[in-house]
Amino acid sequence: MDKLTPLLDRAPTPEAIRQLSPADLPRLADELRAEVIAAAAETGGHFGAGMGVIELTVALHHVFDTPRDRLIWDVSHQAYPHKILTGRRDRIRSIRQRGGLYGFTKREESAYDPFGTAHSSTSISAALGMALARDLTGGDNHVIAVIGDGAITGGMAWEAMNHAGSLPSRLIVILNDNGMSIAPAVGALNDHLSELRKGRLPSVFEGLGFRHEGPVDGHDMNALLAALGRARDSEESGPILIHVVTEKGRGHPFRAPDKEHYHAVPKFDPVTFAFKTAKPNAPTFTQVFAASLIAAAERDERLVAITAAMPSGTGLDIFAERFPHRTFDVGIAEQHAVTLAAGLASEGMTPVCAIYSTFLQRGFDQVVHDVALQRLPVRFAIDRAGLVGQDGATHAGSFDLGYMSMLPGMVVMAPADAAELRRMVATAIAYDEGPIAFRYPRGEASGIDDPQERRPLAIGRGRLLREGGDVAILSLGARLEAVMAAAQDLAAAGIEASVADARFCKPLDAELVEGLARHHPLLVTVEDGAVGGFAAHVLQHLAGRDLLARTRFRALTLPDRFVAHGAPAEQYADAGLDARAIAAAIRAALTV
Ligand SMILES: Cc1ncc(C[n+]2csc(CCOP(=O)(O)OP(=O)(O)O)c2C)c(N)n1
Ligand SMILES: CC(=O)[C@@H](O)[C@H](O)COP(=O)(O)O
Ligand SMILES: [Mg+2]
Repeated sequence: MDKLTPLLDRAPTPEAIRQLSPADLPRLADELRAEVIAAAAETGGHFGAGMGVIELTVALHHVFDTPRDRLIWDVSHQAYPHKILTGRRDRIRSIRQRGGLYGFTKREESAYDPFGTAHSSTSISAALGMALARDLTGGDNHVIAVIGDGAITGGMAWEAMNHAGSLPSRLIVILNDNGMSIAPAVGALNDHLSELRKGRLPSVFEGLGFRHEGPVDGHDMNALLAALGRARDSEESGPILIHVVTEKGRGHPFRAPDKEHYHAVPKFDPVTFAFKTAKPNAPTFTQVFAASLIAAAERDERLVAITAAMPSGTGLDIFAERFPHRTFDVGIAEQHAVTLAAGLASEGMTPVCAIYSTFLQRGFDQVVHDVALQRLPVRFAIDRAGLVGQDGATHAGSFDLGYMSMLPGMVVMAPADAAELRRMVATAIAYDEGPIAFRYPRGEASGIDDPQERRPLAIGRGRLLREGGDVAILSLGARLEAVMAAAQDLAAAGIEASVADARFCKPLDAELVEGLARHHPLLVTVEDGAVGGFAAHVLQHLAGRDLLARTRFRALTLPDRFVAHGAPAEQYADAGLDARAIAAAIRAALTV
């Protein structure tokens, strides 16, 4: 490997890169691109975005005095080349694995990561905060935010530009325009950027008080060095935006074209470049959701589906193939997605807002103020609930049970398997008395499935799956499989467990919960959500009926800390929520 990357070996840090002559930098970029490909073959992960900013990454570290000059990558899924150039090359093959480098920038990981990002559109706000701190403390360093054309569709970016454009603070924003979000970029801003790429000015950024440079060819090293150098050396106050045009996935080694420009890739063979994908055992929860939604939309012509820039991740790309005019991709705009759904519901439509749990956090006030307060029947399909694996803590869907179930009038369901998800989709579509949510995890949906079974569930009714007198386990959501395995394990040790699937976090099945409490010496709740979710509701319900004197209680939730990245099985073991840990916790409780 070393012989193939002589410059990269000589210049493993930004300090050394700055010693290289500009004439050497295109070669360094080529070596860096080869290194990103070689590492990705071993690890998989976010790929296309980094491949598109290879030259930009080299140029930034050459021109600016990082880490003294602050460099913030928006989302930072494109930061693998940055990690390689900032002293983490020796660990790049550990990325996204347990104990390895994080898949996004992280303050604890490196001084070259001055701000952690992963949820999009935060970079300009954070950079402006750093620029103001610099000005207030008499500093003279540069602050640079690199934001993609997808990320800049997020409302926060505009709030930050609105603020920055009115200030004299020096701030450099680099708009990395590759015409792509995860899917092709959407919206009027994308149309405007197309015009700017053709050199048709004035730009909306100038109207907001930014100096504007570009478009600059983001793969032309000399052009990049010149533009960045001018921004660095300029004496002018206020913010500047440099519009850099790049190609997502530039230089990828794969044969077939990919509609998402290899946004994320599995591991692949470094010689043939064939992907190493495991054969699926079952459809994913996302696929089950999409198929169920299509079936529902065939019957309800008012059903419309909304995604905030995640059509493939939420399965709405499949829905859009069947119902293109009833699918809305609003860009990275979760807040707008929620209130848009509220507006649609207020006119009698049947809106389904499909958003990852972690990203719906962005739209929380909209869920409260625009949906719940008005009791509007918006259906929330909350994907990626629970631990998500390699994307780690920034992407974990830990909090939705808490933040949705605390809202008056909100119905919250969690399916244990594919069959349950089908019925919950049907339940949500049939329910029009107010808002309703169902939350389901990343990955394959286990369980015996009957694709024709689409009967809606009775609201607030769970199910008893197994009876035993020593302990009752009340499970919510997809940990049920681990719970059943734990119950079997306990049975082998002579401990008989009742197991129930609550199905609803809200409203609770009072009869079921109370019955379990009355008839078992120990009641254990299990959920793949944070403290303050399902268990809190069960506990409050039992306390209110003085039933805690009838049973002892244990809550198995995610721990009160952020769970590190790794394979989902490793994460659930770490969180104490795999079958072994559940059985162990019950045994321990019974021996107290
Ligand atoms: C708030 C939020 N919503 C959704 C996402 C998921 N997401 C990650 S990258 C991405 C696309 C970003 O596009 P762009 O900024 O243009 O970067 P590119 O991948 O094109 O380099 C999306 C939608 C996210 N990270 N944060
Ligand atoms: C960078 C980002 O936020 C997305 O690409 C995210 O990693 C997608 O996650 P899934 O792989 O679960 O769709
Ligand atoms: Mg883009």
